[in-house]
Amino acid sequence: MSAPLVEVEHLSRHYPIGRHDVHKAVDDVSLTIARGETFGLVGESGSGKSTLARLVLGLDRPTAGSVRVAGHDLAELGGRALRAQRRHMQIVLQDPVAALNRRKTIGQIVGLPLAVHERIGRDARAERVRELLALVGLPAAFAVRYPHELSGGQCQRVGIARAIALQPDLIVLDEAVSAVDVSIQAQILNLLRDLQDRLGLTYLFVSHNLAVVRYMSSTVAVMQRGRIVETGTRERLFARPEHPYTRELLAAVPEPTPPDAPPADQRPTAVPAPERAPS
Ligand SMILES: Nc1ncnc2c1ncn2[C@@H]1O[C@H](COP(=O)(O)OP(=O)(O)OP(=O)(O)O)[C@@H](O)[C@H]1O
Repeated sequence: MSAPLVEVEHLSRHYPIGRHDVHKAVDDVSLTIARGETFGLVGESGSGKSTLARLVLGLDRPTAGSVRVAGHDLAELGGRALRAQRRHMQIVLQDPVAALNRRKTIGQIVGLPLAVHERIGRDARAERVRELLALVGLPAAFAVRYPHELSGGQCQRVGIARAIALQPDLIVLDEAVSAVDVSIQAQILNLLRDLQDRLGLTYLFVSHNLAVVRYMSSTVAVMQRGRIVETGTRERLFARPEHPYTRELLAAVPEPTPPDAPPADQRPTAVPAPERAPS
């Protein structure tokens, strides 16, 4: 078995409160994420999911513990090496419209990581942008449009195209479909799974929504007040939750699976090419 892509050991991020107290946003968390898997991180609002995700991406420094990505301890990487490592780790955020610069065209937004990190000419970049838009199911003509001309779901596709532009190893999806219209959430989730199969991506899938975590993840960790209280395979965790908090979360969800989600063993291998621009 190959080495895990992400290894988190005894990771903590404590914030001082006044002079004598601390808020333990992340507290002694350990986990490993295998290459090519989707690791789901679930928990109620404020449980520390986003803080943990930022630590994994090296966007925040831990108070204690370590994060290794592809064998590199992020704390030991200097400025340039950390920036080089970061291109292999991308994030897709919750609000797809706010995440895009409204003054830039879609082509400029998707092409920006290429312009910054890769020395390729303008024509080659435009071609690559067209390929990336096609990969996320958007027509090439969208390259000259602006974010406000697109729907929320289309903007999220643009965010995903930008995230895959540099062929990253790891993508953190932080509530990536939570702000998208419920009717098109499944389309975006299926697109993400299709891209994972095609590009060999590893996902850290952060959500408060148990149904989408169940649909997406091979391994699931449950977070409560900064700690991971239970980790397991998706099948085990949903069939036989061990921790009282996991049981409480499951009991609070009347319908754990989206109605149009196929069973785990019938994962769609590809998202059908849309005949018109998808929403
Ligand atoms: N910079 C900060 N200073 C102080 N406290 C913080 C800071 N960032 C986060 N916190 C606190 O840490 C806790 C965890 O926040 P975090 O955003 O990681 O939770 P979350 O599970 O992602 O929640 P949500 O789903 O609402 O975003 C919260 O109580 C939050 O108020």
